[in-house]
Parts: sequence; structure tokens; C-alpha cells
Amino acid sequence: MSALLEVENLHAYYGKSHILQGVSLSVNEGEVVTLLGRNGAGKSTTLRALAGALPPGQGAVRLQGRDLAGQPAFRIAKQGVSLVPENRGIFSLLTVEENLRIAERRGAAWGMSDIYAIFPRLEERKKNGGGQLSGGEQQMLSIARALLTGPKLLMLDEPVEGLAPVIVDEIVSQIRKIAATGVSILLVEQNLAVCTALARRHNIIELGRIVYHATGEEFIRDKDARDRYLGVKA
Ligand SMILES: Nc1ncnc2c1ncn2[C@@H]1O[C@H](COP(=O)(O)OP(=O)(O)OP(=O)(O)O)[C@@H](O)[C@H]1O
Repeated sequence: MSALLEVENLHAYYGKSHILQGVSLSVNEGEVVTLLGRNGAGKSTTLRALAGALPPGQGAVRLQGRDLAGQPAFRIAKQGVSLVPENRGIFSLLTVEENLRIAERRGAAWGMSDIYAIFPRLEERKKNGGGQLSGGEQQMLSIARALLTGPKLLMLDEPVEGLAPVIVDEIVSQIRKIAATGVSILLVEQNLAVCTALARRHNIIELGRIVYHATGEEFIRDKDARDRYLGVKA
């Protein structure tokens, strides 16, 4: 598999706080990769830095070999990197359909029918306001909006946080379908069952550095690493 995204020694700051202290990771074409870690470890900051939402720090970011580091967010998005942030970022006063239409891009790989095929609930709810959706439906809408921009790399920040188990299963299956179309995914998620169900490679971040990486099988066997870095008994 060839690398889609390569991140080498990425640093990022909030003001004078040095948050990312040399993050290195990669995502191959068509792959789902996780970024795990305790609260405050730097997961969301990594996604934000990759999306160009933070002032540029040191380090290399390449998408299909092309340098993205230091470019403005709109240019990074145009080259195929899309972030679905934790707060979902949908327009509550617009209908579901309007939320989707404004994200649509002429000539992009994804159109409305592709979206409704993966998210039938959004078609059922297309005339409802964004603000009337359940948490799970809002998450689906937010992922759908990102897909309409035609990303090569979709970055998901805790897509199932706070959702009921049946909705979690539904979203996991939707993410699988998205990955099966060839879109690469960098997933930040605290729910380990979701991570191991979706990804074949995992990275753990601690204090702004990747301290552990493993394949899916290694990670499932490595209870010590899960206890040590994540403090979970799963
Ligand atoms: N806007 C901000 N200004 C200053 N510091 C911030 C800001 N956002 C996050 N931080 C700090 O950066 C560090 C990393 O935060 P980040 O949100 O990336 O963590 P995380 O791994 O995503 O954890 P969580 O699951 O809690 O969101 C934390 O110490 C946090 O307090």
C-alpha cells in the first residue's frame, strides 16, 4: 500500500503552549488508522493542525507526496483533506437537504444519491431542520457534508461520542462503507471496540508525541499497552 498521508515530526502551539511535540504517523491509500490517547493528549490538536486550523509549526505533512504543511485551511481542504470536528458544525436553522446542498461540489466524487445510499436516515429527514436531528443523525449529517467535498482523507474526531449503542453500530457500519469506497480515514475515538472494529493500525499519543503504534492484531493482544497508555481495562 502506498502512503496517502505522511506526517513527520509535527509540532503545534496554542499561543506559547507547545502542544504537539513531534507527531509522526501515516495513513495509506484506502486505510483506516486510529489516533488514541487520554484526554488532553493532543488528538484533536493533531487533526486541527493537519486541517490547517492552527498556526503552522515545524514538521512535514505530505498528501500523496505533496507538501501541505503551513498551507491555509481552504487549500488543504481543496487538496482532499476533510475534518469532521467533535462539535459537528452543522447549520441548525437549515434543513438537512440544505446543509448537504451547500457542501456539494460540482464534479466531486460524491453526490446526493451516494450520500443517501449510505445514510438513508438523512433522506428520510431531508426536510427537517438540522437542529431537530438526534445526536446520531447530526453526526451522520456532519460526515455526509464532509464527504460531499470529495475528500481523499476524512478525519473523524470522536464520531460516536455520547451516542446510544444501536446508533454507534449504525455509524460504524456507515464508516466501513465509506472506507470501502477508497476514502482513507484518520479516526480519533475513545471507544476501543469501535477502533478495533474499524482500523487495522493504531497510534497512541501522549503529551503531544506518538508513543506506541501497532497493527490491529498486535493491539488486541497488547492489554499492557491499553492499560498503560489509555488506562482502560478493555
Ligand atoms: N484552544 C486551546 N487553547 C489552549 N490550549 C488548548 C486549546 N485546546 C486544547 N488545548 C490544550 O491542548 C492539549 C491537547 O488538547 P486536545 O484537545 O488536542 O486533546 P485530546 O487528546 O483531543 O483530548 P480530549 O479527548 O480531551 O479532547 C490539552 O492540554 C488542552 O488543554
